[in-house]
This record gives sequence, structure tokens and C-alpha cells, in this order.
Amino acid sequence: SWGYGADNGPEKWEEGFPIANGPRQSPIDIVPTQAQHDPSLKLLKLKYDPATAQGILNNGHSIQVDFADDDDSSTMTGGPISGTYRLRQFHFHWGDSDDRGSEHTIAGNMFPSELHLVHWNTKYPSFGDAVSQPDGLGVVGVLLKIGSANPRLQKIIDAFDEIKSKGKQTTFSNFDPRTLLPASLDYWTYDGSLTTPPLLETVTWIVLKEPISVSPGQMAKFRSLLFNAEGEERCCMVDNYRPPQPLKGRKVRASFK
Ligand SMILES: CC(=O)NCCCCOc1ccc(NC(=O)Nc2ccc(S(N)(=O)=O)cc2)cc1
Ligand SMILES: [Zn+2]
Repeated sequence: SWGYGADNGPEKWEEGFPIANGPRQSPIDIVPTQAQHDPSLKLLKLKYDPATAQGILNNGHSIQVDFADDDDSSTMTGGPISGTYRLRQFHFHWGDSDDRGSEHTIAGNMFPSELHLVHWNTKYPSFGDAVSQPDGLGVVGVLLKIGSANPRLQKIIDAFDEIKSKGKQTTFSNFDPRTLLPASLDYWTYDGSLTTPPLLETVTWIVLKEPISVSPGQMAKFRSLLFNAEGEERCCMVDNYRPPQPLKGRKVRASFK
């Protein structure tokens, strides 16, 4: 199945998922000077209840922290979206070295990692229903830049030893993803897609302008995770990012001047 290797990576995904060449694919290169400030864009409102954190999983593509989404305890409102979107999970993408790893790029600049907080529109009964609707998902993207060690990431990193290989998961409770966010919630927004198969064009992207920090030592811990399951040939989980896709006429709006 799909992955990030030479034989099953982003250049091959169109074979199984022709939407890979669709009109609203993600990620994209965000060019700040070409983004249009839209004064009608609202403040992004993220309200998360730490008690909704359930577990942390190595799904063979990334590590993912899952949240209980059976009520409105952890939600996103405001911003470019209308209505209420519930937090489902967050996960990361990263590179084999500090010069790459993010999915969105900013004026052609890659960052070493990118955090995605995945939310679904509660006008639909479930995530599974929302995922195939044009206004079904809202993903907040946060860029990570190399700097001092980020203590907010440490609880996630400390769980890695228990979820080293594909399919492994462990409990992960009492965690507020708000602690991962930068001080400013200024953002760029555009209509896009899932950045992994099935690449559905159902995501309103909200990419924060301000990165958060991660240290080289913390990045090394991400790179010690494995794509493979126990007993399979060892393959480090690195370069699990899709490169930027054609804009195809889309406008990127900025919530800030
Ligand atoms: C055409 C086709 O095949 N349709 C049938 C779809 C069936 C189910 O599809 C799906 C679709 C999605 C999921 N789960 C996800 O959480 N995916 C996900 C992927 C990438 C991101 S990112 N990196 O933030 O953009 C966020 C979330 C599970 C099943
Ligand atoms: Zn992602």
C-alpha cells in the first residue's frame, strides 16, 4: 500500500488515487506577499479539553494522538469556518534532516516538521461522514523550526519508546493540544485536501504564521520511530511528507495584515 518510499511514495499515489492531480490538492507553497488580507476572517477559536485525549498510535505513516469526539468538548470555531468542528486527532510530518520535513512551505522554505490538528464539521454525524464532504474537515497546520528544546513536545516524545513500530499504541491522557500552539493564532487559509491517500478534497486548511520550536535532539527522537511493524525489515520513519502541489488558481487568504 501507499507510503513514502521510491516505489509507493507521493509520485506514485496518482495510480491508486487519481484525485492526486485534482484542482484543490495539498500541501502548497504559501507566498506571504501574494496572500490577500481578508478583514472578514474571524479570530480562530480553539477550545480543547485535556480529558478528551485518548491514546497515541504509530499508524505506519506518522504518530497520531487520538481524541474522544463524541461531544463538543474539544472544538474549533471562528477562523474561516462556519459552525463547530470537533478535534479528532493530531499528528506530525518530518524529514530525515533539518532542511526538510514540513508539507506546507513558506515562500519556498521548508521547515523540519509540521503538526496537523484534524477537526471535522459537526453538521455531519461523524468523522467518517465528514471526511468525504467538501466542507467536512478543518486542519490547523503548525510549522516547527529548529531552536531550543520545546518542553510542550516532551510528553509526546516520551511516549515514543512504547510506539516505536507500526501498529503499536499506548494510552495518552490529560493532554491539552493548545499547549503546542504558538502565541499568535494569525493564519493563512485556503481550500485543500488530505495530504495522504485518499487525498480527499475536503479540507479547509488553516496554517499558522508563527512556528513553534523543536530542538535537534527532539527531532532525532522523531527519526528513531519506525515505518515497519515489529519483525519486519527496519525502516526509519522519516521524510513522511508530501511536497507542495499546484495552486491551480486558488487564492490564499491571510487573517492578518
Ligand atoms: C476515494 C476514497 O478512497 N474514498 C473512500 C474514503 C474512505 C475513508 O477514507 C479515510 C479518510 C481519512 C481517514 N483518516 C484520517 O484521519 N485521514 C487523514 C489523512 C491526512 C490528514 S492531513 N495530513 O492532515 O492532511 C488528516 C487526516 C480515514 C479514512
Ligand atoms: Zn498531516
